[in-house]
Amino acid sequence: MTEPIIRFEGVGKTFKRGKASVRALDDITLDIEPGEIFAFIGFSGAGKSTLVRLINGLEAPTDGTVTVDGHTLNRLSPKKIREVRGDIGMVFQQFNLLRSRTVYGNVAYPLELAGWSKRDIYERITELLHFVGLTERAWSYPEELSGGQKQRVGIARALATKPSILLADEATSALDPDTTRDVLALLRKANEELGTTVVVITHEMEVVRSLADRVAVLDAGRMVEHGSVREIFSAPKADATRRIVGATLDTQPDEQEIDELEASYRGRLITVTANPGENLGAVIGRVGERGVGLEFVHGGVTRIKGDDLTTFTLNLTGQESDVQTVVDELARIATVREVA
Ligand SMILES: Nc1ncnc2c1ncn2[C@@H]1O[C@H](COP(=O)(O)OP(=O)(O)OP(=O)(O)O)[C@@H](O)[C@H]1O
Repeated sequence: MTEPIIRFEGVGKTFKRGKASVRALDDITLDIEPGEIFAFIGFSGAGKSTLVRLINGLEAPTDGTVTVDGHTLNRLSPKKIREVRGDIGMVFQQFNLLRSRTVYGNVAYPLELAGWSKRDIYERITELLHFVGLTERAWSYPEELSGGQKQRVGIARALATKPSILLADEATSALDPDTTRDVLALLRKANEELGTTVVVITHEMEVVRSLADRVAVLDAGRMVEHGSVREIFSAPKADATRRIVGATLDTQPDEQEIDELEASYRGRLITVTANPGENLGAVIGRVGERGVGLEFVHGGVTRIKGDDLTTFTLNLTGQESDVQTVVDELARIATVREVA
């Protein structure tokens, strides 16, 4: 077993404002493994920014411990915390580029701070600009770049000192959907080609769907659910997750659609999500032989990191025992949930 690269153990954070206090995070326990792409998702105020500040040591937890790269941050001196922070590249929503510096100058900045020689900086920047596809724009200023190009510069700067962790805080929230796709592809490339662990903080399920391996859902400071992106998409349990997933995917009926389905259909309503690699069609094709009627009443197919996720809501009619036989057959190759 490899050691987790980031570990939260019983982490809580309370902010005090005069006599009032806000519990921004509560009882977070979680391991993030080296080389994975991990997403934190939640609505506004869920505690996402606080979590970022705990990972990069800008805030200390009120309870529990945060360990990064084997170093427990609450026990370190400010100097040592700065060293650990050097192993974390940060990517921001508003890019945070220096307006007075060119693309080259922006990417050079962290290397200058780290004391690299001019020659080494030149070689590293040549590599980085090639990696992010901005070789031609080395001498442009931020104001001459599109939002997507600015974020590419942000990513090149974040990767400059070869950190093992890339922490992307709402990195695509200011970008349009096409540009978002490009930036997500670049984060994936950093993960695949450089082995960088990527931690993304987002309120957009679309980012989670196309980028992450695992996801944790934050709601009012608590981690209400976590697991593989596929698990969370196919069977969201917590209310907050259902709302977030429902806003992105139309393959699962939301509350209003469930009411409409129940009013319109008299059979047994189930939602089935095929297990990876299984073909629902084979079972569904035999349903008629069992004397059971079947209608597709909701659902569709979406893709998660290149894999199909197939979810359909079915209205099954016929003898109760025959319907049960069909449900049992489906349950062998799919997650089956009653619609109720
Ligand atoms: N420095 C602070 N002082 C007092 N309260 C704070 C502080 N920082 C955050 N909070 C509170 O902690 C809670 C979580 O805030 P946080 O910014 O972490 O949420 P978020 O999920 O990042 O939200 P958003 O997406 O809107 O940025 C909120 O209730 C917020 O008001």
